[in-house]
Amino acid sequence: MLEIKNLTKKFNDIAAVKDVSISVPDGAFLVLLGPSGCGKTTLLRMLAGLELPSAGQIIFGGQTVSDGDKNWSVDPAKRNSGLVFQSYALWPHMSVQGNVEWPLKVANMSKSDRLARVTEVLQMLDINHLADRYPNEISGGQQQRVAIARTIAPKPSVLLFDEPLSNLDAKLRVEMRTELMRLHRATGATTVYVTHDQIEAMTMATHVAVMNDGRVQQFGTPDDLINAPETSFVATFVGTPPNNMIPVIQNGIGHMIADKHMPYQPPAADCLAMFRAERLTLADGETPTSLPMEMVEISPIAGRTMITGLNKDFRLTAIVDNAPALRIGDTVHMQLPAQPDCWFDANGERIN
Ligand SMILES: Nc1ncnc2c1ncn2[C@@H]1O[C@H](COP(=O)(O)OP(=O)(O)OP(=O)(O)O)[C@@H](O)[C@H]1O
Repeated sequence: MLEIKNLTKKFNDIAAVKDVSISVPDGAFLVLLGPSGCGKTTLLRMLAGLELPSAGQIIFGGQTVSDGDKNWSVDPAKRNSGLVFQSYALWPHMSVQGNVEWPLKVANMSKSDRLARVTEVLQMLDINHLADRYPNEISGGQQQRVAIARTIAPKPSVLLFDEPLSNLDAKLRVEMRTELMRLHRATGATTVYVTHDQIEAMTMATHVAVMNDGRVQQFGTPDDLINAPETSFVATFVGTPPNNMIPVIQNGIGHMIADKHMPYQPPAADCLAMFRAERLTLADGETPTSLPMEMVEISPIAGRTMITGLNKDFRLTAIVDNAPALRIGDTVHMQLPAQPDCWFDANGERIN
């Protein structure tokens, strides 16, 4: 079990991580997902032992490895975890073989055991043919594989990844995603993976912590986040395309969306209504629940068409069958369904 209890990290008076509590079982693949600056790297660095928490505890397999309340932390090298960075940070003067062997040497493993383990790990990552090359003689994708091989060689029980795929091109990213999942199954190591890419999170994770402004907004499985978002932030950060979120304002006896009275009955005076893109359609003309929008994007998606419209207040995205011929700048009437998928209060908390 990996437990994070009431973890806080302050840099002077800036709180980068605020009272985070998460637990995952051994062998989980936990993704820390959130926009730039939300505190995910700081949280990962605390797990690696590179930052001391200001408060709270980190517990690996029942053993406390960091205690911010007691100002105490186990050395990074002694906490049985391995960290893979965005930049590969390989030793340029060592061959691939030498780079992967190096942490085993540091751990005083015998020469024959080292060679056996290096061969095993290079095979696992399908880079055994590169063993004698130097880092400047291999591609970026291959360097990332070597960096991963070097990290898993000592068999850490916790593997930590900080945006490891962000320097790779789109095709390689997708390939490496599959590779990392295979590796996760093969090693069984509890994995914590930082990314701002929600597709990566949704495909790889067993558990996801969505972070914003230092706090965990929601912790759950990818299905939980898609099917039952607890905040408007999660609802608009996760999913492809993200959900539509529209302010519904009380006005006299009725409710208005973008200056138009609509027959919705929100559970509170001013709310946010969430509509999934696949529930929006295009109307031929104005209806009681349609909104005129300027069409700003249109693209094919898995045999259907994704259309994004803009008005002065917000964007709406619809995924429709049989889209009419449209040009950028055309006015489209986006038809909202009779009921939203769910409601959030003005602070973004889910109401029902
Ligand atoms: N050593 C530091 N000193 C002062 N402030 C810091 C330090 N490290 C991080 N911060 C601040 O803490 C906040 C969280 O940063 P962090 O790097 O953890 O975010 P992140 O979600 O990983 O962002 P990114 O995806 O851009 O790397 C930011 O406001 C950042 O400026």
